[in-house]
Amino acid sequence: MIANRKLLLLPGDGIGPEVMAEARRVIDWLARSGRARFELAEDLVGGASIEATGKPITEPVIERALEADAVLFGAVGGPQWDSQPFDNRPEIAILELRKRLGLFANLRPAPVFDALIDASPLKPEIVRGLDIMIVRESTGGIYFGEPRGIETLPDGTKRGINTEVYTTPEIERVARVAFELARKRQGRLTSVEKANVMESGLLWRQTVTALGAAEYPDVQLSHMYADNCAMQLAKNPRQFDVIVTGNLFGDLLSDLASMLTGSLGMLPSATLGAPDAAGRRHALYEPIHGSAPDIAGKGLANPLAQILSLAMLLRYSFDMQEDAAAIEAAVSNVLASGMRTADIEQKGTARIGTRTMGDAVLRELDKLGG
Ligand SMILES: NC(=O)C1=CN([C@@H]2O[C@H](COP(=O)(O)OP(=O)(O)OC[C@H]3O[C@@H](n4cnc5c(N)ncnc54)[C@H](O)[C@@H]3O)[C@@H](O)[C@H]2O)C=CC1
Ligand SMILES: CC(C)CC(=O)C(=O)O
Ligand SMILES: [Mg+2]
Repeated sequence: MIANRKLLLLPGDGIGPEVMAEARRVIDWLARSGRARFELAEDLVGGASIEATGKPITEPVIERALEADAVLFGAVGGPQWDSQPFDNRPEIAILELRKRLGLFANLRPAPVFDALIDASPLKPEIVRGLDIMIVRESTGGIYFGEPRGIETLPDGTKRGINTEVYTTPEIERVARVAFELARKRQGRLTSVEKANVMESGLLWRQTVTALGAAEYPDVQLSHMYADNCAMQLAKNPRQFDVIVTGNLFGDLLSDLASMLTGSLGMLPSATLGAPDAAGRRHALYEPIHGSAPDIAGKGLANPLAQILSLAMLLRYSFDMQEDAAAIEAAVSNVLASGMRTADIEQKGTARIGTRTMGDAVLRELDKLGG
């Protein structure tokens, strides 16, 4: 049994604490059933941290994240903080964590659960068995590039500036993660950018092509412009196995891919750094959705993306494959039994809230061997 590993929980804002509470119950189940006993700590990030400290994330919290064996993150942001100075918005917390922990590879799997085939807007024969993995670069690109800012020109006109920058090492390291994943899956990798109109995209394409030829000739590599990829995901998602792309396009394409699975409330993610000499690497796990202010405080949020993020944490940070599989199986069984939060509801199925969905997952886990 895994013991004494440090796990930092950062629930954040809006539905973040609501869905984290359900993941926390699964963590308690892991301890109760003798599978893993974590040294747990919880801290404030995002708007919650702004209220308490004036900052979206403080240095001690970053230190704790650096010391942790893994971080489970909820979501940050909300309209009450939209008028914050830009560099003090809640969203800075997640960008800062990714940057400071060196979490450059954001793995966003989009598997379709059989029971949710009807929740997808696409035809059943298109989504059945679908399992796409999007690898999104997450410490570079336009979210981090310089120069940035809003400046006022001499004539009073204002100019908003963001810059997309990628270097070859940044592209190579994330592409390597994607090639390795493709090798273990169906052996196909689609690299996505806008090489037709962006130099950073052209360099991305050249770098991925060279890496593929030199080190991964066994992986079938193709390239696609990001606008076409959005369309192809909606039209014919079965053509994709692993997609590797930059920060902005990965953000957009993964929200789009979530709808193939039925809901944004279903998709987990793992954001990984490079292993050090001892094989230890920083890692953060979070649902791909945000703080959902429109449903926050109502007990309606789907907690499954957060619970599946915990499963990814067990899989990638602690090599607890069986326990991760048990959580995924519990989720699958709950969905098969017809339990539905509002976001994945289909006609004639029961609509339940966050806590009831958490209860159902725990019941299934107990059945699977608590
Ligand atoms: N990693 C993070 O912390 C992220 C934070 N955000 C922030 O979250 C705030 C809200 O952003 P939005 O654009 O509204 O995106 P969002 O992802 O929070 O919500 C988009 C839509 O999906 C629904 N939704 C999201 N998660 C759900 C769940 N678990 N169950 C059921 N329905 C769910 C929401 O109700 C909403 O209608 C903003 O401040 C934004 O910056 C957005 C994305 C990621
Ligand atoms: C900084 C986040 C709010 C960006 C985002 O939407 C994401 O990482 O999915
Ligand atoms: Mg996003």
